[in-house]
Amino acid sequence: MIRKMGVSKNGEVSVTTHPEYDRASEVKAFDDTKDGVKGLADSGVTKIPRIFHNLQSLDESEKDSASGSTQVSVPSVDFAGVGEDPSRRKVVVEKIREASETWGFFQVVNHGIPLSVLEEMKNGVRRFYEQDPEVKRELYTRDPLRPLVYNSNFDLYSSPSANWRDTFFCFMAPHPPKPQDLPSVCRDILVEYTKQVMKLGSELFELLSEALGLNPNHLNDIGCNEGLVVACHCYPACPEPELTMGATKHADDGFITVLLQDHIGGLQVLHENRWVDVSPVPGALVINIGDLLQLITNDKFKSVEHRVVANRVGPRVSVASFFSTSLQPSSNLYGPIKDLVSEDNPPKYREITVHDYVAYSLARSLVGTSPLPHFRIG
Ligand SMILES: O=C(O)CCC(=O)C(=O)O
Ligand SMILES: [Fe+2]
Repeated sequence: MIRKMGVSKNGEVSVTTHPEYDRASEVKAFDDTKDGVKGLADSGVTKIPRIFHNLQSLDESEKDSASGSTQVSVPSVDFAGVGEDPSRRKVVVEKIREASETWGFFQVVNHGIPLSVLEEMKNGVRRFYEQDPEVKRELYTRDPLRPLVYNSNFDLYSSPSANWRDTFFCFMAPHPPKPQDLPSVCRDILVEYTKQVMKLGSELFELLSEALGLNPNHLNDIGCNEGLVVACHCYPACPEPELTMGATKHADDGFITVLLQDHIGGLQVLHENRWVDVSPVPGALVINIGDLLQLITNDKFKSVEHRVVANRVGPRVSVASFFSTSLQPSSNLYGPIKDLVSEDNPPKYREITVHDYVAYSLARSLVGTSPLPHFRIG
């Protein structure tokens, strides 16, 4: 039996029991369909399979959910004029500093990526998932070394509950894939979007460097903008959204993430122990600080937990661009930046390669808490 204990508002203790089931074989059967969550949703299921039930997230939402009832919202920053007007730039740098220290998240408008590119990128993701199941099955894989990896739940076999989401991802930099390795329905836009996100990334790292009081080129010079993994998510409509999650709470392990989301919503960030909606803003991109940037800033900037709730409406699509060389071989060592530490603020972390950090982070995804403390000194 799997037991879950809950305490109701009037203090009564209740225990819900779930009959034992052979989870491993249900997981395997789902994976073997190679049709993902989208396949389940398209088949018209009215109840979600047990492998998606997430009792922990139910507890969490009872405890923390404040979305809707709270006035606070993720800071928004307007990049208009940031390259030309020094006084505008100062204002923007200050906003980014404040947001990176307190929220770990901010939304950017007037970031320079044309709206048409954002729209076409979302359409390209929709076209990918709308392809015939037979076409997609050919691309479905658990081999992380393929140039294009498409599957449902990268951690399907290790996580306690599956998320209501499918993903395809690709390592776009520093070694771009051959065009023929990208899906034909979104090949051109993936290449164009990557080009634009890489340019925006370099600008963000300049602004973040300035926000840290460093030379504007510092973060780019140490290679923060070198690697890019682009993950394209699909969150199909869910018939029982209260029983599962689109994405369970996590923090991103790279330097920063640039997220493009559609109009549906569902992303939430943990702020002062409450879940706050990251509401879709037309034309905006969501930027968040990852673990590695927290590490090299010696905890000045925060890598903050976030999640995506499941929704009756869908499919929702999003594109997460992670600035990280991820599991690609790397020899650069990253530790707290020398200029940011002092006698009063000694380094809190030891040095590590991106590869080793990401490998450790993936290996412990089961635990569900940040891998950062493992690299702390003392
Ligand atoms: O789809 C989203 O809104 C968020 C995705 C995300 O957090 C991630 O890919 O790490
Ligand atoms: Fe994330």
